[in-house]
Amino acid sequence: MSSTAKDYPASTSIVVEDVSKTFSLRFHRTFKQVTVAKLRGQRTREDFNAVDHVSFTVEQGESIGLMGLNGSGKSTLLKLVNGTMRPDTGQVLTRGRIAGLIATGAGFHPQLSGRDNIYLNAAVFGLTEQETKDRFDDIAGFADIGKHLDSPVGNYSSGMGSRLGFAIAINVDCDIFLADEVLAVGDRPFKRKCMEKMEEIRDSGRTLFYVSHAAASVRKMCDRVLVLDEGRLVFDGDVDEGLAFLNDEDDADPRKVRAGEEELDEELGADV
Ligand SMILES: Nc1ncnc2c1ncn2[C@@H]1O[C@H](COP(=O)(O)OP(=O)(O)OP(=O)(O)O)[C@@H](O)[C@H]1O
Repeated sequence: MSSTAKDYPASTSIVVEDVSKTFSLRFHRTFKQVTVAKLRGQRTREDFNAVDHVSFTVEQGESIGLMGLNGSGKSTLLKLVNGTMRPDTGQVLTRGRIAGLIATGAGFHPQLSGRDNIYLNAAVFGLTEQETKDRFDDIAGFADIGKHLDSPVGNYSSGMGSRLGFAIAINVDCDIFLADEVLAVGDRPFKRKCMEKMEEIRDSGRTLFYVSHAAASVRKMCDRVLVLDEGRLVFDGDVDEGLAFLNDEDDADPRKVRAGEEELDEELGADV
């Protein structure tokens, strides 16, 4: 029998219980290709576990760095936590309101201006029109996209979309803040601003879930690291041990470098 929130103390923020999510890898694009492949007895798709029997519990106020190679399942896990995706097996329990930036531009209406999207997006997060009005200057100020605020969001660069999305997310009252590679786009001053804001969020006692490939920012921001490898949770614990685990796992794999200190300059500048 699956548990309910009542089975956990009030200090528990997120419970992920034996969660799996399966996707299909399709080998052919057109109906004709699929038909021909089937007639030849070839496989047309392959299922794989993007998240594979993952379990962990997060206490309110913990700041978690979620790490792993490209495609290891981090974004999928975050989507399962914020409820935009449902697990195929297992369950996810969360306490309180969740905000954050998962996919750049997600939830934006491309034909509406940045200004209108602020109201729309904030409403989705549960803010009243008056609350959004009160916070509008903070949101626009943080996004700092100048006159583009009145252009359709569909014409924004990915950096601009991310600035606006992050600016809205940090102005929503939440108990759990999810940030998926917010630092991957955006220029250096904006990244620094985001880091400072996330530190503020962490220090205010909210639960922070931060996806990053950058060891330095995870070390600065987090008190616990989870590492995913092909959908499986292969490490859950201390930050330094988690970073060492990532580097030791396979030094020969060039992609591992992304999880190391080499990312530091690239992502945040040498002095962070
Ligand atoms: N909607 C989907 N349909 C099919 N496959 C998907 C879908 N979403 C993700 N995947 C696949 O699931 C796997 C995990 O993807 P995910 O985006 O969670 O990885 P990630 O660890 O966040 O990667 P990255 O570091 O590159 O952002 C990948 O192989 C990806 O191609």
